[in-house]
Amino acid sequence: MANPILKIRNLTTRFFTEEGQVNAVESVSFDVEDGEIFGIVGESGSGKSVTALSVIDLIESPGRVTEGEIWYRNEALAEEFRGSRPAAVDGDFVDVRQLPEGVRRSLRGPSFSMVFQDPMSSFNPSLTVGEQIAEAVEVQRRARSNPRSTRSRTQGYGLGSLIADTLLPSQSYVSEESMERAVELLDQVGIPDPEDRADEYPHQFSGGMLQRAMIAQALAGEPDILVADEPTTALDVTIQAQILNLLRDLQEREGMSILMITHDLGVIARMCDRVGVMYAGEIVERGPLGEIFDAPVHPYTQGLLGSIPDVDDPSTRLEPISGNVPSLIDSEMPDACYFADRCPKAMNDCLTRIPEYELDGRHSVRCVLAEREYDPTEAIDSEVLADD
Ligand SMILES: Nc1ncnc2c1ncn2[C@@H]1O[C@H](COP(=O)(O)OP(=O)(O)OP(=O)(O)O)[C@@H](O)[C@H]1O
Ligand code: NI
Repeated sequence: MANPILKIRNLTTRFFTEEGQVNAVESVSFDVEDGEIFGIVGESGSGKSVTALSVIDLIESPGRVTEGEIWYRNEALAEEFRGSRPAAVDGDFVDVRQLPEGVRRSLRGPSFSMVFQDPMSSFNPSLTVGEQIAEAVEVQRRARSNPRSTRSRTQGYGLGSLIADTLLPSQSYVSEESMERAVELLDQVGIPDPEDRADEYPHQFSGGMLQRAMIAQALAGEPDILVADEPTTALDVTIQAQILNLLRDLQEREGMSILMITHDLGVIARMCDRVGVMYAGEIVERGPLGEIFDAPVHPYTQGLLGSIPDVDDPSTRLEPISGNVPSLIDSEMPDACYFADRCPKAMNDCLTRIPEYELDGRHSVRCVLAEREYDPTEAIDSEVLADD
């Protein structure tokens, strides 16, 4: 039964750069349900990572989430803010964007956690892997024993170096208990001889093993939602499959939800329950995996699927559909469907911004073909559009 843990509504993120305003994420909406893996797929530059970072509140200047809501189901927080910030509460949900900064920060770790493509950059090279995971455990323990004041000061998050820099400028001290938990976590993610490996430094780990360690660190806070941004892209195919299986096992065992970001339809096919397809900062089609793969409506989704010979092969990469990935600079974006200039079925109707059409409540699409058949007599010359 569908029970959302996260409801993203009209999330919009812009970067205010010297070249102009970049509309990286445009009015994106989706739910992540309890215990599911929701995938976001799209070509490079379509806004997947910025969506992930926006959800977990890690957008930095010159970027800003300018609009939208991030409803997170958490009874305790809803209770806490029902009186003081009624607009931020709806039933058991709180809109994370409307919570005080300190509270938002305290959600990193116990509520939201993240694994990235490059584990090396998220570990501090001068501390052992065990120490850094134990640190994440301690942050979590402190947060639990003192829910308010400590939580708002700590940086409980899957970034070992960040935690280390913040709490322990020069050396690490972690309790024996936290170290034991760290070893347990390393064991849980399938690292052999976890007790010995815990005393090693990041550079002594292989890429795959370090990726496992980063997952262990992200799990230290027992998060409700794990955001995984291209977690296997840097790894070779065999290791990729192992890490994906691990994430799946952990997701089932811990009952957490995963937001999986990838450009790889093979990963989506293998892992996800539901999927959102991104193009030019928008989710252009969203629905259950089977429906998106078997009955895609958006010509972009059809193109993506048509470009892969074998969806069971996780090494398959997206072949770009002919034409250019659009500029996301505000002044250069057309007042039309963003895909129209590459779309084989572009019609006169497409020369305006397209809303999200609901097909059956679970499947939605940003395309006029949701409502009507393609009519070749109304076709527009996409080349003309491209030159606009
Ligand atoms: N710090 C930044 N400053 C300016 N623009 C940015 C910044 N970060 C991202 N963008 C822009 O936002 C858009 C979306 O980028 P994003 O990283 O989300 O793409 P992506 O779908 O994750 O691509 P990839 O598959 O290559 O990781 C791009 O046009 C990118 O140039
Ligand atoms: Ni990305």
